[in-house]
Amino acid sequence: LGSMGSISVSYGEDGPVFCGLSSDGSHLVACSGADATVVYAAPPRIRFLGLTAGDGFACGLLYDTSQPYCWGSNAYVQIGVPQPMLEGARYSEISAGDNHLCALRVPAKGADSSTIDCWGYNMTATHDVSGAVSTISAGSVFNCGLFARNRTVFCWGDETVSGVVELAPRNVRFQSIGAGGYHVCGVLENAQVFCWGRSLEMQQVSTTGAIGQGDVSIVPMDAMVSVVGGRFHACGIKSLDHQVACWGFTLQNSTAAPKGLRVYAIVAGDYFTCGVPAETSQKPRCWGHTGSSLLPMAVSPGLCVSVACSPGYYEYTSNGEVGGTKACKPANSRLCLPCSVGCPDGSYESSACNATADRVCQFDCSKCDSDECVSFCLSQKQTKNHKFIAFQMRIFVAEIAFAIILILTVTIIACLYVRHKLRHCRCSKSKLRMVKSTTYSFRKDNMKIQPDVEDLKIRTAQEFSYEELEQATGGFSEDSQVGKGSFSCVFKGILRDETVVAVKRAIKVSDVKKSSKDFHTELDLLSRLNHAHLLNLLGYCEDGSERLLVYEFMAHGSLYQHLHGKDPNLKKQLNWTRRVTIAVQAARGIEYLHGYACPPVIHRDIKSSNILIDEDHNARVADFGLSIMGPVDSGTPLSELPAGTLGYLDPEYYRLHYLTTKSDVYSFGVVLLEMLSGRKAIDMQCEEGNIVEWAVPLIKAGDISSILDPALSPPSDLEALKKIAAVACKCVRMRGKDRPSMDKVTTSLERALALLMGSPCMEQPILPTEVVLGSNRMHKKVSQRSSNQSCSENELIDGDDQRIEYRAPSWITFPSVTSSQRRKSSASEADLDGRTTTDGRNIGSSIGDGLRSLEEEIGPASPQEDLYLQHNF
Ligand SMILES: Nc1ncnc2c1ncn2[C@@H]1O[C@H](COP(=O)(O)OP(=O)(O)OP(=O)(O)O)[C@@H](O)[C@H]1O
Repeated sequence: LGSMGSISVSYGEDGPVFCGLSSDGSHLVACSGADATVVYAAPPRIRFLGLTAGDGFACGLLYDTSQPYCWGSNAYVQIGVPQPMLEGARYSEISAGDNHLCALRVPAKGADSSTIDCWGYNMTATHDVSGAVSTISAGSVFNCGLFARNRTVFCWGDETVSGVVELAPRNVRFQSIGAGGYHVCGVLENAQVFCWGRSLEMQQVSTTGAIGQGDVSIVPMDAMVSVVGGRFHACGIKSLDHQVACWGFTLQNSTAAPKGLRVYAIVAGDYFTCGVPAETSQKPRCWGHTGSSLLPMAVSPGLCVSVACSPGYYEYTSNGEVGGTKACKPANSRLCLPCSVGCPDGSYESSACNATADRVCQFDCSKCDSDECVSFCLSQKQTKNHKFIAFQMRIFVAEIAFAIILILTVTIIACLYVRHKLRHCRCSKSKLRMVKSTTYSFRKDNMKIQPDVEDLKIRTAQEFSYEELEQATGGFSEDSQVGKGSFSCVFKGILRDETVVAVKRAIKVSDVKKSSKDFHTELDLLSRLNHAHLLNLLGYCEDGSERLLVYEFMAHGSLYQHLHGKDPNLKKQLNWTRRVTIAVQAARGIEYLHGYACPPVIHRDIKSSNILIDEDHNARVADFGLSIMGPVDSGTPLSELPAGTLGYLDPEYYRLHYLTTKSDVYSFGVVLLEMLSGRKAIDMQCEEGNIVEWAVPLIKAGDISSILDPALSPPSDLEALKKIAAVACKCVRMRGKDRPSMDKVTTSLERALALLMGSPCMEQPILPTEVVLGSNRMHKKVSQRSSNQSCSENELIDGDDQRIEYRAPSWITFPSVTSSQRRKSSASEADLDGRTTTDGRNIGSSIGDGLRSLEEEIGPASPQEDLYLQHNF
């Protein structure tokens, strides 16, 4: 019923169906409602310019051909384009009654007449009307038109029930009209509504139980922007507030229009009305005898036209804002809605209706005296609050996002930094310094002895000129020579700043390249190490074929010189306490190399001639020419010949080429036996030349007295020395994994020293030069000490000796045969008093028998070993 619009309602026995054009401007139709034949027959992909509907059917004006197209189950209106259809006929508007459809042809240019074609029950005909018709509107069985020029109305059709044809007002001008079942309503030029015809026959009233005034001609006095006719009622949109007003008949239990609902467009059916709310959702609300419902589809609130909006209309945009999204496609079409007229009582017009927006009314919220004002002010407040909350939310979200980004960035940077640090784990100078200061305070706390600042200095190797060292050593004179090694001579020197130093000068060899490499190995290694019981490197000189290393001068020479030198007084000076103290200090130095140096170091040449004694009788481990840097974790034997000094050489390493920290432990065990017995590691003057072979059986037999150095009178209580002997026995076990690790050796020796010093239950002695530098296990060491104060548990614990097992990785260059060859036996070390010491080769030739027995004992390691042994003796 009524005129063509963007929405329509069909009615009938099967119930109402709402159809609407999509809100996105696509001109596609969707339907929703009770009559399935209408809902499902709606063509989903056909575009329409406008819609209308009747009893059980709906029609649309095709976008492409401008001809009507219908769908539904009415017996008089068929699905498809109504027939007969004049080929090429184009229509500007369509309008459906109960069982018929009429369409207004697009007028020929300049024509002052119009043609209207109708199809359906008793209506199929073509009507020529003199004068241009702007719009048509169909009732149940009649039609009306509005002349474009004088805005007067004319009607035609079945007169018997309605009488609208005869009652149609002459000379009354209408802005728009809307026909219903048996009535027509029109909006006059003054926006008042005028209706004529009947609502329904009185007979129908009694049978349907309808209520109401029964006369649609009794209309509200409100100004309206548009009006539609239902089958038995009419509704209009009020100019003032766009709310809906309905009149005529309604059924009992019908739902009224939602209170306060503002709409852009309405459409009416059989006791049933729907409106497109003036909201951005644009989902239609329906009410009437089927109840109130919200349809799940967004529809367009009006028809799109390709001409400019006429005065009294404004262009609608889909989000309702000026410059908002256009509601029509193509872009040159637009949706025009009628302007509201006037403002509610108590409000004023803050802006007038213009081409792009309806007029805006506002209330003075400071003096509200109507419900409308209160609701307006409340909504204004809510809008403001919403805007404020939305603004706050945006700031909050931005802050959260910023915080997350910041946290992520910091975390990533921290992770990268930690990763970088872990990857580049090096013993940096700063780290050493840090440990140094920690150590310093540790010593201070104990207050046993004030820290020796010189010991704590981190020395970096300084480069000396050859001339300077030559001058310091009196031109490397014989008088200044204090020792001789297998490939170097050691001279005492005094630098320009009065510092007393030891200058180690490499004996010139033909293979300069090789000797230079060894020189750099030692130089590099010594620069990295720093411990109170390691000999400090002060500097170096590399000049042509000359290779010189400058060390701190050790006033009391080597342990070897004390134990095995020709001066018996020197041997006696080294009483038991001093010997054990030196053992503990040397053990600490080696322990540092194994467990605290970074990377760890295996010395490979621990022997009494490499344990030097400073003027305070503190021990320093020296000579790192053979040392290698770890971590050494390979389980495979080294491919090259082992290096070291016979008598001290770990048999497992020698025979199987397995190098671990336990090789140093073995050598140190030999040194312990040397200190206890005063015998050389290999002494061919004796029946049993090898100290291990001689001493271990006696110690195991409990005959400790028979191995003690006869130069010293035995202590009153042998317990401490017994313990040291037991440690020595464990150190020289054949299998490396059966030997204790150096930290366990150190702990056992410390306990033995405490015992020797006559106070078995006292705190373990803190030795004068106890400084551990570059240690990352410093705290462990400290806590060990404090937790191990019980003197009852003074046995060496074997349990987990395998904690640190380093094996030489393939990338470490192991000393070659040549460098092994240059090692000599400990016998060649008797060089203390005599710079006139025995020459290694001479000794080697005189002790061939003893060597053979030793050779048998440890077994051959490789084809080159003969050469190796021969050379070293
Ligand atoms: N810094 C020093 N202060 C005092 N004397 C030293 C110093 N360094 C070495 N000596 C003396 O010089 C001797 C020779 O030392 P060097 O390190 O050259 O050879 P080695 O270790 O005895 O033998 P090899 O090189 O065959 O292992 C030492 O035994 C020691 O008596």
